[in-house]
Amino acid sequence: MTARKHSALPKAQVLIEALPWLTRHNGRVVVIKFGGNAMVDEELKAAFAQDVVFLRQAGLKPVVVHGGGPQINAALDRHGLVSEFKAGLRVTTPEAMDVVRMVLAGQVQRELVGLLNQHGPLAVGLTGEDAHTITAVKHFPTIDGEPVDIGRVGEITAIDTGAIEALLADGRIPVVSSIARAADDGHIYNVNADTAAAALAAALGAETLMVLTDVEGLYEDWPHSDDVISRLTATELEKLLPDLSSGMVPKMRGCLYAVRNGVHTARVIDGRVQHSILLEIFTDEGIGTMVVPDDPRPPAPQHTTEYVPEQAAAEGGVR
Ligand SMILES: Nc1ncnc2c1ncn2[C@@H]1O[C@H](COP(=O)(O)OP(=O)(O)O)[C@@H](O)[C@H]1O
Ligand SMILES: CC(=O)N[C@@H](CCC(=O)OP(=O)(O)O)C(=O)O
Repeated sequence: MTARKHSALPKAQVLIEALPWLTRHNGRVVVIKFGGNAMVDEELKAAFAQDVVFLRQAGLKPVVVHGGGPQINAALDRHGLVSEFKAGLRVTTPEAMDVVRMVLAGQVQRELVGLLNQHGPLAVGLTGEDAHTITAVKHFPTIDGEPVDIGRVGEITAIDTGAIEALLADGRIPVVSSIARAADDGHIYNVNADTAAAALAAALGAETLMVLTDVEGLYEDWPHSDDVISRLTATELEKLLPDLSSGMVPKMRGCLYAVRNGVHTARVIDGRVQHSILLEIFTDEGIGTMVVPDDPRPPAPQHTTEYVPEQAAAEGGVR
């Protein structure tokens, strides 16, 4: 008797193809930064939530760090406050900080938690203020050689992964808003979400930092061509950093910081492509830009990471 041909066989083939990736990533932390510009489409947001839940059910430990630049711009506008950026960072007055916190923690984070929890009691939202997850001091970016006051913008000085690790151990998906508590002055600080994601990925000893954005990856000669750099080492990226502009600067600095501090790969991928996370993790055809360390296997990080801004800056790291 000949074996019956089952029409669903190709599905089994797809699942089996994912087996080496599932094995490689099993139990590993993956930090996923969901950018404000990739977050404006309802279908994409739902697909994002499915991907993250898929990773969790497949045995990985996803941690979501979210942005919300466009949503903050809209809210500031409604409050009659202007949006101004210096050195790629939002000039954040105390009034603007109230709006930033309200939008990130009260709107964007809640929405992502809601989408993820449509699949079960999985996601728990927190901000960097909670359990000292992110600590910062006031940041003075250097513009034309001078330190400039841009208000309540923080430079990360320490990460405490305790709360996130407890949530991961409990099978939850932490969803983190990029707001920091102050090390010294009792304020709260606005932190760029790419920077926060990179710092968390390093402190958690993540396998991968995945930054979703609204372009295909790092373009070689932006804005003149759309050739994407598919893979580069930390040293190659470091050489490119001075030539980068606008939103790519914190992303690529974050990727460099991550791979120089124990993360095995850092990727910038197109959040406009449905299921881009699954394509990137479970297939050979990576779809964006992947940054790898010069030395492929750096040491694992500590539970609480002292964040050294001078060192990070010297490495072209997180501001
Ligand atoms: N070399 C480059 N490759 C790709 N995008 C670049 C490059 N340099 C600057 N950009 C700009 O960076 C933007 C992504 O950053 P940003 O707008 O901050 O995204 P997000 O909201 O996802 O954090 C792109 O839309 C593009 O305009
Ligand atoms: C200091 C600073 O600039 N903070 C950012 C935080 C949100 C963010 O980074 O959102 P995206 O990832 O969508 O850009 C801001 O206020 O816009």
